[in-house]
Amino acid sequence: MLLEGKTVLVTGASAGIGRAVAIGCARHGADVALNFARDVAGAESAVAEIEALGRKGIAIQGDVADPATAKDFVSRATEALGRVDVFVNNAGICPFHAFLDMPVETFERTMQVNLHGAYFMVQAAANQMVKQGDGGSIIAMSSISALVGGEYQTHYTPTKAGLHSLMQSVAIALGKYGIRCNSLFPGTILTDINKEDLADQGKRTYMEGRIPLGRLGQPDDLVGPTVFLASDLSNYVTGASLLVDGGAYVNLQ
Ligand SMILES: NC(=O)C1=CN([C@@H]2O[C@H](COP(=O)(O)OP(=O)(O)OC[C@H]3O[C@@H](n4cnc5c(N)ncnc54)[C@H](O)[C@@H]3O)[C@@H](O)[C@H]2O)C=CC1
Ligand SMILES: C[C@H](O)[C@@H]1OC(=O)[C@H](O)[C@@H]1O
Repeated sequence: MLLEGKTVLVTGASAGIGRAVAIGCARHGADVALNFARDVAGAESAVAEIEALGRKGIAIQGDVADPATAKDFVSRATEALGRVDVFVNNAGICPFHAFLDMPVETFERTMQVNLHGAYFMVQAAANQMVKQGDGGSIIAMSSISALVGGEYQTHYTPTKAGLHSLMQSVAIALGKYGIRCNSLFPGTILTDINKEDLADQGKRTYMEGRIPLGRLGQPDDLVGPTVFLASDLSNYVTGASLLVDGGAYVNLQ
């Protein structure tokens, strides 16, 4: 069990990648605290799955865009589970929209959820790890979009590049405490975030055609890479990023 004895916190964990990662970490031996925004039923059923695996689970509601949520999540998770070994910053939104008429509120909300929220969450988790005194692992669910653009993602891709940049800087700031900070770069993973976008069969077929491994991703595809970065197997890995995209990024022609 790679995560035996570890406590993992995951934001945005009632659905999609966050949920798969939360349950996947429990499958590898961790106790898990989930942050969720609104989906009480999704969060409760994830906790039930974690408990069915014989691990402790707790769901804590909060909007990550509110800086106060960060301290609340970390302190309540620590109270319930005893400590924080791993923090996975996963919560995110991508409301597809054209650039020239991007509504100010869509731009600002995307920044606040994806980047500002991440900043304060990572800070709160890091402070708890520093207090514990024996290191930790922080993982950001960045994106292939940290490296490439998207016509309808002009508000979103800068948040993913920013998240990766944040991991690089905090890897330096927190290295002296033994806290490792890394980014995962998922490609296109089938979740609610892109359900509408990929309902366009032409776009879906085009996206599938770009992927050397021949399929779009599933949330469970992120479990192994997350467990690796969370576990002691990656003890000397910090400030790094890992594409989890079926090879899409390298496929120019
Ligand atoms: N699905 C994909 O193709 C890719 C997703 N990602 C990233 O992975 C992360 C997870 O996304 P998915 O699972 O795909 O989408 P999703 O829509 O299924 O999950 C996003 C989760 O974040 C939560 N969330 C949204 N706003 C929140 C807020 N203000 N406070 C707390 N929680 C909030 C949602 O409730 C949901 O549980 C996001 O950061 C996304 O940018 C990165 C690359 C590709
Ligand atoms: C929401 C998109 O489908 C998804 O999110 C990302 O970060 C990548 O751009 C994916 O295509």
